[in-house]
Amino acid sequence: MKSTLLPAYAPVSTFRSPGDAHRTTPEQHTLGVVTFTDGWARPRLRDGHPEVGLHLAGSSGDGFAEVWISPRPVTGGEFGDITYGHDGEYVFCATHIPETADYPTATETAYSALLELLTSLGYPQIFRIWHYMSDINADSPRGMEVYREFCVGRAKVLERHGMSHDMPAATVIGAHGGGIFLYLLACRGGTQVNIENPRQVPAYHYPSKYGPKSPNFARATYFAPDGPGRIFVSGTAAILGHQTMHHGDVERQCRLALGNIAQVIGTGTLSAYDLEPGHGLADLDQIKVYVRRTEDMDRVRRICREYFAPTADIVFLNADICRSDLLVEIEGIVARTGSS
Ligand SMILES: O=C(O)c1cccc(O)c1
Ligand SMILES: CC(=O)C(=O)O
Repeated sequence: MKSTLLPAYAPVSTFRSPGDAHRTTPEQHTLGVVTFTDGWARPRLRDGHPEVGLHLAGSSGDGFAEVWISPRPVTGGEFGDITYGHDGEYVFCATHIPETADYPTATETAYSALLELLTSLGYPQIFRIWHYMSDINADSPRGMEVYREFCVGRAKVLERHGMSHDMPAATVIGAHGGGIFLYLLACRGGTQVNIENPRQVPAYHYPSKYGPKSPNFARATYFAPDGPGRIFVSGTAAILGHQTMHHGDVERQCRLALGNIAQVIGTGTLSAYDLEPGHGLADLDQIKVYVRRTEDMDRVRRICREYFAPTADIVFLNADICRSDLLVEIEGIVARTGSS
């Protein structure tokens, strides 16, 4: 169903008010919608495209929707617990793992189904993935943190597929209820470079003190269809090497997280991947800033305003972070101009 009339395009998202999430025009179709409000809703098809609801907002007034748009008509579908929308070039998939006492097995099942679906639909290349989970820092009945149990299930599937070191930019962050929600973007093909931060140990080489199975994600993913590319920056925190820095100090953690992003998208790192020119924090858009303690929110907002463009889409969300000593985590997207 690939259209020959439209040139290759890079996937685009916007942040809107939830009430405005489903607005379309003849030129603008919806690939997928993620709402961040005061309740959760399992993925479903709505007006022919997937929608999933995450409980991340504190009150009904301050939610938003992340809307992935396409210039092409979108076909929606369902495969087991997965709801998806695809347009011939990209697919958006969302799935849900209800609260369970066995996250390793449930994660393994969900990841396996996703990989199976992507292969059968013909979009094998994942370039960005997000996970939101309730009780991320709580202990399971086996006495292991929920995040670590999730990592065990994910690692098993990826090992089986030989993909342990090939995963793209990711986010794993807390949600206020509902179990685990996972959504991703994948494509048929295109130039993809997974980028590491020279100041951080690759997550898949983290020592076992952080959990029996290392996380599988890249610090950022450069993705380009046929024209201008995007750099998807993972959820980034105050980690140097593999260690959490500045315990208890939200201001220094925030500045270090920002410094880590600046490092990943800057010329020094990108040139090592032949991806000049580099970028600065003012080039970041569709920014999500996750803050563990509500009392730190204003402080984090003030710091972020020093660095981000005033025109950028940016939201601040109260959420737990995958290590209990991390107070802030930040993700975003750089839209490159020109031919790369
Ligand atoms: O385990 C992950 O994939 C992950 C990725 C980014 C941030 C984070 O807290 C966790
Ligand atoms: C954020 C985080 O947990 C990591 O970079 O490993």
